[in-house]
Amino acid sequence: MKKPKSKQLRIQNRNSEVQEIELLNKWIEFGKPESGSNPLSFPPLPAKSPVGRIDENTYSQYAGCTRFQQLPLSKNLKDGLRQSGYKNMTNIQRASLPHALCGRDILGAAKTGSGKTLAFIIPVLEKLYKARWGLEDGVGSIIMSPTRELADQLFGVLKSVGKHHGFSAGLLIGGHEYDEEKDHVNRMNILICTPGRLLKHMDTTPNFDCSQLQVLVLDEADRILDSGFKKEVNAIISQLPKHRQTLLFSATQTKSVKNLARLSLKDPEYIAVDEESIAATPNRLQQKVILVPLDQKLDMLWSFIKAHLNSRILVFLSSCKQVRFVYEVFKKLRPGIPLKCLHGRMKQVKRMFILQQFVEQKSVLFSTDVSSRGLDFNKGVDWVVQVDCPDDVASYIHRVGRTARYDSIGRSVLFLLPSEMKMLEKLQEKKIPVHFDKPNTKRLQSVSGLLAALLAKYKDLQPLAQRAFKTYLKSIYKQKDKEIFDVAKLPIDEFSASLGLPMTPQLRYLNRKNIDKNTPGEAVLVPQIPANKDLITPKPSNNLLEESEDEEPLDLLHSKEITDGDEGKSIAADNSLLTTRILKKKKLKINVHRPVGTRVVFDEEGNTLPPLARLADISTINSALLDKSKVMERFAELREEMKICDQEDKLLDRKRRKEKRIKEKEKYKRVRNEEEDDNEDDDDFSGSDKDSKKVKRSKVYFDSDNDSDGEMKDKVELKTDEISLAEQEELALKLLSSMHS
Ligand SMILES: Nc1ncnc2c1ncn2[C@@H]1O[C@H](COP(=O)(O)OP(=O)(O)OP(=O)(O)O)[C@@H](O)[C@H]1O
Repeated sequence: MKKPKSKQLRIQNRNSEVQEIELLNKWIEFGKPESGSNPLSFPPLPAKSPVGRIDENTYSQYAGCTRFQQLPLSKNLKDGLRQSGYKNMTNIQRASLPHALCGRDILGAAKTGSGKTLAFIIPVLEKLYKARWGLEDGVGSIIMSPTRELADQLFGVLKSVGKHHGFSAGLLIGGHEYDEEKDHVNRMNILICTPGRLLKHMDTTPNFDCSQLQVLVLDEADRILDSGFKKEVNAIISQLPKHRQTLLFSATQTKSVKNLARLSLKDPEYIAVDEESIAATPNRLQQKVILVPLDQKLDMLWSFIKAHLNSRILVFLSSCKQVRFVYEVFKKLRPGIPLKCLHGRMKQVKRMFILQQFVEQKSVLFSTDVSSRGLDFNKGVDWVVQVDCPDDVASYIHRVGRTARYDSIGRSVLFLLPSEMKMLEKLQEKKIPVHFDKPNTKRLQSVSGLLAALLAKYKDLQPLAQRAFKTYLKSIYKQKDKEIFDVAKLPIDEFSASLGLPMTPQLRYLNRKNIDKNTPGEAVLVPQIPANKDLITPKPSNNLLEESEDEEPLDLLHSKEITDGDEGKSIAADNSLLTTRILKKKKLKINVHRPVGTRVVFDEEGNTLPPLARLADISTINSALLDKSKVMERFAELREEMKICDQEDKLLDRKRRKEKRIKEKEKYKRVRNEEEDDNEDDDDFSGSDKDSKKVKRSKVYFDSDNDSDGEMKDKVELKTDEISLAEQEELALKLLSSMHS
């Protein structure tokens, strides 16, 4: 807002603000929707009907309206919304704004990408505007987000739609200069923050005061209220005034949100616009689930990326270490599309930079759940690929929600291990329309051999692989939902080999004998896939990814779909096809480290070699091939060899042609001699004709080295004419001299 130039102008401005606020308050009071009502069910306001005050005591209805301009909002905000390109409201905005503008607490749930951000930013701005909040009033609103990136995004939206208001706003997130924030934080009206950083200011910044807080917002409320932030959030809430408006939003509401509502919300409006909806995820989102054995996950991911080089792909993995490892090795293998990675251990500036790059450029972003919530990549994500199974259904919904936002389309694919098939049932129970698919294995490229070669060549990759291996198994081991996550069912040696590790790292917490003892009568599923499987060739078809004739060969994921009706049956059938077997305790005791179905290799002295020793040998060979300078050297050598061969070939060719020419000359000579012999025998032949014939023959003779028959012929004929002319001239001279004498 521009600074008033004079005292008079300031007074004018203040008066018009006061009048506007008075009008807004009366308008809001007049059209207040019933508590508990759903404004979406109200008849929409006709497009051309008057907006605002109609006569002395009558105002237009706003509950049920469909456009922002029909809401009782300040002119500054309406301008901000219009200039930011927002005209029509989304369902969550239509349903929640009429209640929120009346000052009610809201517990809102709507699908991902449905516009929840404006549903809380608008009431925040309007509440402070109507309270005539100024710089000297301090913190009027706190908006909390579980991640720094989301906080930064919310800050962007606030700046955009609130640019005509005169509020000061601050972004308090980890990774920013704390001391700088400390100096300004007391002068901020609206704070957008992560819980940890806010608490730090509450605890350590002198005079930091939130006692006048008007509105508290928790975006991704279920996440902020779950155990991860419990301590911080409890401490923060205990320092906030009870008399305030509270807005909680998320795509997934959990009981913990409702608990908080019981504790500190005042008659909250429960707004769940998609409760009646058939699906809990956006309608324009195509979702697939494919069954991928643990040791084929990276093969599948690599093949997927290679098949979608012109897409923006967001790949979710379970830990920072997984992300780092996959990013580093795939980068070395150069898939032909830019790769990026994002995880919580990175510096904040870099995190922001990477997100910005991902928005600008079609690329693959390997990420942990740090980017699973709230982020809105404005150019759209084409694919969300969940390589590691999400913790629960809510986490699945948020991850896939990074695509198909607002009115755009999107696609997602979830890799499930045979032991994680329960997740599919849970998704279906929660009204998530997933299609269980068989991937097209025609284009499945195995990369584990290449990874082994890379690990042998780049020594720093090996610890990365080991850490990725350990953290993945640990994450499975620590998961609460044991119906889905069971580390005992994982083919650990094959998994280790698939990461390119020559030996399976030891895990203290994972005593495989105990696993076997603790699960009497239960099957320990170990796919019969040799640890030292072929380096590049796809897996033999005796696995569960067997493909059918009518599969689309081009797209790895466009294989035959299984319809809803026969889904259950087909999954069961696939499970029965699973190349697994029950390991007997006895066998495990003999050699727990050797997967069934692998070859035992002996050295020259007859000692058994570890199962992956052969792979290590192959990797050394491959590592040489992968050395760029060696490859270039070899190319130069080959080029030299080819040059020499080429010269030899040319010489040989020249020699052959010379021999051929000589042979031809001899042949013509022979023919001419024969003809001359014939002519001498012929008595009827005239002298001139004889000469001419001789010349013509000579022409033929020389022609073997000459290109033009005609040329030579002309020359010869000219010679004949010259002789007769000389004779004639001689005769003429003789005649003249005789006349003179
Ligand atoms: N009324 C609107 N008109 C046009 N676009 C809108 C409107 N409301 C929101 N959007 C756009 O929709 C996209 C998603 O909005 P937003 O990020 O608020 O969704 P969300 O519901 O908070 O998603 P999530 O649950 O993932 O956090 C954004 O790009 C936003 O600009």
